[in-house]
Amino acid sequence: MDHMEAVLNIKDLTVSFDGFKAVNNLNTSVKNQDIHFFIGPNGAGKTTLLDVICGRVKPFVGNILFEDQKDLTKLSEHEIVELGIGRKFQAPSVFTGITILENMELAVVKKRSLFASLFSKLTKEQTEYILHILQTIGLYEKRYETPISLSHGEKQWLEIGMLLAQQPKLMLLDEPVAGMGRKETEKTGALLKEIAKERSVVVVEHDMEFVRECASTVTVLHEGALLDQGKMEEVQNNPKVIEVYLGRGGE
Ligand SMILES: Nc1ncnc2c1ncn2[C@@H]1O[C@H](COP(=O)(O)OP(=O)(O)OP(=O)(O)O)[C@@H](O)[C@H]1O
Repeated sequence: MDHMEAVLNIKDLTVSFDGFKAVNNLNTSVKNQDIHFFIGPNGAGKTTLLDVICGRVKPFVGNILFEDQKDLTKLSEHEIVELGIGRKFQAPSVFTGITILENMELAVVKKRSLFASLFSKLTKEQTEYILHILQTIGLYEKRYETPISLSHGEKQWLEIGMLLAQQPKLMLLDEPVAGMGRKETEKTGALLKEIAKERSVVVVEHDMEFVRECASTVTVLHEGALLDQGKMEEVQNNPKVIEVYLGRGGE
């Protein structure tokens, strides 16, 4: 797939909760291998948009085309995962009673049942891929420890690693650096850049320094609608964006 091609095409999307439009006639697209951020004030509809992409919420109007063919709004959450769209939720999904390496092993075979995966042997490629991911997320040296010993940031990277284990084409992240210090945030930015070499990443985020560090494209949402879109350097100088978000302590 070409770098400039759209992995997601969002068309006339409206999400209504009892008549309240959480997403209001949104049209945008996410390019292949982009790190595409959605920002905006509280209640702008960012999380709702992720919910629609991953099939949790169905829109009132509109559709979302994945790789120009599959309409995600017509598919179940499970079918969307099968297509290669992975979402990291804020609730932790790591098992604390087993090692980091074992968590990764489970993640790689997640498509089968937990029971089956405990007794299955990984292929050489799977094992190599896991070790490669562990190096990418900086947890290779700690792979025989349990996740309990990890810092907050390291736990988040393990979660991202477990998502990577399923080789998604599109990764959705909701506030991945929440609760992290500056150093961990910077490392997360570098990690996302590494990840985006082979897939697209969509991020919902309030940490503007982080957005500046690693966004390729930024979409600003306000009251469910698109307020502006472009590079962060452009978007952050838009008076409307400053008025509704950045100037109001959005950072
Ligand atoms: N299931 C729901 N039922 C009713 N209203 C909802 C539901 N989910 C979200 N909303 C409303 O839709 C609006 C958009 O919410 P959403 O969580 O998408 O915003 P957000 O941009 O992610 O905000 P934040 O930055 O605070 O996470 C809010 O007003 C919210 O209260």
